[in-house]
Order: sequence, then structure tokens, then C-alpha cells
Amino acid sequence: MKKRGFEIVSRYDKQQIQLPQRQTQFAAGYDLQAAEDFLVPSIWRSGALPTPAALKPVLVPTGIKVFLPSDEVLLLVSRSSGPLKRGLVIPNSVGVIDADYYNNPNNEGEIFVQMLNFFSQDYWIHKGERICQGIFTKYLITTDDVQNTIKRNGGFGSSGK
Ligand SMILES: O=c1ccn([C@H]2C[C@H](O)[C@@H](COP(=O)(O)OP(=O)(O)OP(=O)(O)O)O2)c(=O)[nH]1
Ligand SMILES: [Mg+2]
Repeated sequence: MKKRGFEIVSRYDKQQIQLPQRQTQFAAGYDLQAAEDFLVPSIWRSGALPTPAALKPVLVPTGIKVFLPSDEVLLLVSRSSGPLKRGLVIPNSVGVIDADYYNNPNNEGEIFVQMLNFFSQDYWIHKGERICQGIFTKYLITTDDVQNTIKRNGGFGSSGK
């Protein structure tokens, strides 16, 4: 049985979604692609100072989900060229993709990438463009960790404030 890997979520079935890949021999990150053309508006779009609305991140769909052992996590981190060449930053700094997010009843575990565009021009991400990289790693728990049995039923605040 496969231990860890990526799959396409059903809403993007047969839509030529590419599974993340490492680009070079010893690359640590699996580059995730945008599942569709997607606009990331400039934070400066409404004037001299960004408004609160302009500072709300967009969620770029990837069309993929990840399965992994329960003691591992996939970390979504920026590509170094994201801010430098496209003005795109990941405002949550590092996206944490938990093992129990896979196939959750709310969105099947589809991975989304939060983004803001710090450049002055709006930016259209094209379908298939590599928007961040995912790094697999193990996580540790405390000695007196209380094993939680609550099931995840979504993401982005699904466990409450
Ligand atoms: O950039 C991200 C970050 C998270 N997630 C998904 C996977 C993750 O397992 C879930 C919850 O993320 P996290 O625990 O970081 O956010 P939260 O605000 O604590 O949400 P929740 O209450 O659902 O745990 O949302 C993404 O798709 N992209
Ligand atoms: Mg959480």
C-alpha cells in the first residue's frame, strides 16, 4: 500500500491536473500548481493605502489532496521566486496540511494556497503555474500528550476560533 502521495480531488477529475513533482535531483519541495487561471489582485488596487478588503488573502485552488502517515505533515512554503518575480506572498507564512485533512467531509481535503500580491499590478496565475512547494516532515508530540479523537471536518478554522 502506498504510504504518502498526492491525488486529484474529484471536482477536478479529468481536467489535466498535474500532481506535484520535485524539479531537480535533490529538491526538497514538491511544487504545487494552480488548478485554474486565478486572479490575485494587487493589494494597492484601491489607492495609496491598501484597504482591509485588499489585504484579505485569496485562496488559490490546487485541485489536489495529500495522504500521509498520521505522524507526518506537509508544509506549504513559498517558492523564493514568488515574491521576487511575481509579488506573491503566502500570508500564513507556512501552510500546515494535517494528515486528517485528507478526504475530510467538507472539501475532500483539497489543498488551497493563501496568497497576497504585493506588486502594483494585478497578477493572473495561469493554470499549471507552480505557486508554492510542499515539504513532507515528521512532527513530534509531548510526553503527556492527550490523544484527541475529534475528527477533522474541514480546514481554515473548522476547529473553531
Ligand atoms: O495553507 C493552507 C493551510 C491549511 N490548509 C488546510 C489543511 C489543514 O489541515 C487545514 C487546517 O489548517 P490549520 O490547522 O493551519 O488552520 P486552522 O485555522 O487551525 O483551521 P482548523 O481549525 O480547520 O484546524 O486547512 C490548506 O489547505 N492550506
Ligand atoms: Mg488547526
